[in-house]
Amino acid sequence: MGTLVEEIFSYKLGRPVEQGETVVTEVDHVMSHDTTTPLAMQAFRKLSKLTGGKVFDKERAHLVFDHIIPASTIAAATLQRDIRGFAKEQDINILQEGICHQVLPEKGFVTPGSIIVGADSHSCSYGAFGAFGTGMGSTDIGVAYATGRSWFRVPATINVNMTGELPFGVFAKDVTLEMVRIIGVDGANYRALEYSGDLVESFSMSERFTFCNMAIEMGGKAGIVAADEKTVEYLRGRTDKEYPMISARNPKYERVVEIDASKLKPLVACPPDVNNVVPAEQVEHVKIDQVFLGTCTNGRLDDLEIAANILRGKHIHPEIRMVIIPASREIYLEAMRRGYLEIFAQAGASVGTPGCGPCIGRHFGVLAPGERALTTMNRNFTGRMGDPTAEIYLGSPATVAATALTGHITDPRNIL
Ligand SMILES: CC(C)[C@H](C(=O)O)[C@@H](O)C(=O)O
Ligand code: SF4
Repeated sequence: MGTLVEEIFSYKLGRPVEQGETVVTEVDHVMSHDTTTPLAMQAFRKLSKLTGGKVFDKERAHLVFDHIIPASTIAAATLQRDIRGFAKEQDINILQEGICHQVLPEKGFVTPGSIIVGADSHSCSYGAFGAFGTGMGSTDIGVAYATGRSWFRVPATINVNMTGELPFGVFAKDVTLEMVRIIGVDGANYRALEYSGDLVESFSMSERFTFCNMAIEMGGKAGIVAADEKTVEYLRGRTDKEYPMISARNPKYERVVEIDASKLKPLVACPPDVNNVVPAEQVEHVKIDQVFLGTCTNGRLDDLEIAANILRGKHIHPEIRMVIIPASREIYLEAMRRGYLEIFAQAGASVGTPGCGPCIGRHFGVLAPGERALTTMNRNFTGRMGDPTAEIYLGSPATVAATALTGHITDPRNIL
């Protein structure tokens, strides 16, 4: 009996588990990427005398190249060379086809009821599939690579109940920004966010992904939705694994947050905090130098489709740059088949190789001093995309595409 997270841990441990307990348990999958693997490798190697020097299971240990791919500096290339050496030694296949959080679900690794730890803070995204996913430091991940186990203090849960129909021009990203506005950037510290309600049920896997992904922007340990027929449908053909359909049973939530989406307008998070959220129409005067559509938050097919519908047959404003990066190769290929990539190229956008792109300011669209970007990212922290005096605004794919056409922040309802 308990919250979705308590039920997952109870299932895993084969006994009732309650929030606040510290438990050690097997994990289903472990992940690190090109930026975090080097430190995880160090921790792993320190343990090798105890563990025999091999990862716990090479089919469940995942090394992803996504943050700076292809490498943009000699330092990045050197680290990637070292990781390739580690992968060869461990006989692990490096996943090099998009952002870790997008690729793991696509490969069918993220199943309901599973526990997945990743050396990346947005590992909470796996909650979209009814899994307990959480980010950990590289040392903990190194230990998990060696032992297949990890420790957890089972978090208390905040229930976010989303209801109402989305008004015209309002998308899952806007609902997510409204949630961060209400809860605040530390309002869910070490809590799980369990999402429920008619709206959550009506959302696609991709839309669920967006608000699970941003649980960490409120300090959340996990963001999770109970698996349903949409989850099963997504996983069909991606995995043969049998998985439990777990849901909350008589849960005791620490807090319930109600969001009625029917009252929302398109929203924008202004720098430098994700909860600095205002209606897009209030900041339409802000001139933008670069827009970026992509990332683990909003780089999926439905996001690209929204932008393609706005950009079709049009050209972006002459004083703006537009970067578009599909979150994975699977998405890239489908966007190509559907003609979206051609629409983007004709509109004057730069379309990049699947991966994180400029999300952490390392390549493919770094900002100059004083520049402003509007992006579909999850974070608008100072200095994240380049120079510390550059500013980052966050919005939905529709707001980003509308802004690309005008050169200043634009409420997409004026363009759609
Ligand atoms: C580089 C990595 C450690 C980082 C994270 O953990 O989130 C990055 O993915 C981010 O989004 O800021
Ligand atoms: S796309 Fe951005 S937020 Fe997502 S994992 Fe990459 S750097 Fe982090």
